[in-house]
Amino acid sequence: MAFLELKGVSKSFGTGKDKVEVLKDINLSIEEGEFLAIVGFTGSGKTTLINLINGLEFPDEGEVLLNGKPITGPGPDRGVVFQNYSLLPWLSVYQNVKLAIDEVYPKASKAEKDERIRKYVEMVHLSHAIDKKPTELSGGMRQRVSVARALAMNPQVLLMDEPLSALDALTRGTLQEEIVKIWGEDQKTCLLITNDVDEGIIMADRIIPLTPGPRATLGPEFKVNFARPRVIAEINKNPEYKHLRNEILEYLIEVGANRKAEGGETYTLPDLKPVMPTGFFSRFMKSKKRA
Ligand SMILES: Nc1ncnc2c1ncn2[C@@H]1O[C@H](COP(=O)(O)OP(=O)(O)OP(=O)(O)O)[C@@H](O)[C@H]1O
Repeated sequence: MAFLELKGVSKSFGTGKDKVEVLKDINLSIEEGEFLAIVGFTGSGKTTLINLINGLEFPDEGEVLLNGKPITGPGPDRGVVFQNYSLLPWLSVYQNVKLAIDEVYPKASKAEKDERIRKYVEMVHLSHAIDKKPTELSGGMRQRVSVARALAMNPQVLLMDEPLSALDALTRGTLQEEIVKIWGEDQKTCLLITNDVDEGIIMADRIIPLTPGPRATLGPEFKVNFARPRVIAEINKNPEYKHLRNEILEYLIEVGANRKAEGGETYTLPDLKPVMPTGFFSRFMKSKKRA
């Protein structure tokens, strides 16, 4: 039995002519301790997918199961890190993390809570800023607080909805490394939603693309077998890395082009800074013409 499972999940919003079929027949199995990345097109339904797992939305068809049991609402077994930090601005780092701990461990003593708060703030390297308010922190620091807060709740699954996309490249790279390190130490199951293929390759065990919406569904899985820790500067030189990126890119271009042909819409591709073997594009375009 898979740890987290989506079986035949479809989700629409609205009714009649305003109905939008966002997700269609999503089937997904995540093993305990696995790090999975879902790479999706803009507006394809990535957040809807996270909300279904978090229990903020419910499927019209199919089921979402955690440990074999249907998800009936949000719970402390799932910690979420959003793109926009979602910290309370009038509370300090300490108090923001404490809020989550009070919720999950209401009966813990003051000393136990204090120890837990400091442990997770330390884990994300923010001990020096523990009494600061979110407005006094950089974007990267705020996102670290969000990660600390989610982890302090000791969830079984860490759900991350484009957690790093608002950050500059350098901060993003550092936080990618830190999250993967914490994942290794804390043995969490992680689901990362991202629009950045490289981020998926650096962080995840498996990457699954979400096709463009409406009726977005999951594409084939791409296994990421590179040894950890994955250092971008080193892995960038690895031909297998380039091959994997190109395979994912090719798939995404193809589903984007097919969808455009069906509906006439143009889709913004997930964030790709491809390193192409010489002649890749011309070969790709020739193969498209032949098809
Ligand atoms: N509560 C809702 N009511 C109506 N429509 C909704 C609702 N939530 C999402 N949608 C629609 O579902 C589609 C997918 O939205 P969603 O936010 O899941 O996509 P996304 O991939 O996370 O987007 P982005 O790339 O912009 O972050 C959009 O067309 C959106 O307008």
